[in-house]
Amino acid sequence: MTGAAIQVRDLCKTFGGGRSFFGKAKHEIRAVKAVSLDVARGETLAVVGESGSGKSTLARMLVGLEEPTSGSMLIAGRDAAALRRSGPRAFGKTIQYVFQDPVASLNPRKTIQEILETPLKLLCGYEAPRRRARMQELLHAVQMPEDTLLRYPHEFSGGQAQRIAIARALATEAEIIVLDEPVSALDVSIQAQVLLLLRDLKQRFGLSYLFISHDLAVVEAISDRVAVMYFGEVVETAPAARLFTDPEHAYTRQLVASAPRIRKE
Ligand SMILES: Nc1ncnc2c1ncn2[C@@H]1O[C@H](COP(=O)(O)OP(=O)(O)OP(=O)(O)O)[C@@H](O)[C@H]1O
Repeated sequence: MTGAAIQVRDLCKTFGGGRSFFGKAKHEIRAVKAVSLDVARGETLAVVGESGSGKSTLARMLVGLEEPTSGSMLIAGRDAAALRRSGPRAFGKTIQYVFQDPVASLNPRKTIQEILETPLKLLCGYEAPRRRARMQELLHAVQMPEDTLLRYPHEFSGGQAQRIAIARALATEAEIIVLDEPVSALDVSIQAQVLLLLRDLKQRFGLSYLFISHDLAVVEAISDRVAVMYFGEVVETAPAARLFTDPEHAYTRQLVASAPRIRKE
């Protein structure tokens, strides 16, 4: 992969607008307003901001779950829409995602083996012996025992389920991972373990992360750079160390000042 992992330019997403069947104007929500940002290869860019600032909409556009209203997105140097059109394999082997609620993101009727096998079969085209070997590698990477494969999602704690969701995201060897609040549903001690795991995986597999969070303590622990979103706009982007000690934008200052666990010297 050459160039940036993710390059977003003037990205906009508007929900609603237009007129209803009866001619009434529909309320328009500009969820993402001309956002531009880059995630360098091997970098963790955190996107922070309060609820409703447009973080998830940005993440959902990147992974193809939401269509942008305008603007451009390059993923591994390729236009995101063109990459999606070239088929689920090309897209799924380039970018993957991990969402907030690990248990809800794993199909309750499927065993972990079935869950992990799906991308290996459909996106990688692996035959059974190779799938089995790869599933073992994946479980090992996320520090889960082998008997995990025979069990169902509800049998795991939130932290364990998130490890499994991370293993699924790694299955296709995509090097770009979008993580939308991946630890917010977990207890603080479990959060720390999952953040350590994510850092370890990034090093081992040369991953790039776009990491969405509203929690500055989490962001400080994981990110190289931070983009701050406020009402759909990126108001400040800075290296993590600088953002926490010397925030520039008034909103960032307010955010840092209101985060109890952050160094503010
Ligand atoms: N499918 C949708 N239809 C209409 N409005 C939407 C839709 N998705 C998001 N929005 C609106 O877009 C705005 C941004 O929402 P978004 O979920 O991206 O913010 P967020 O920063 O991720 O917040 P949260 O952390 O609460 O998820 C909000 O006003 C939200 O209500």
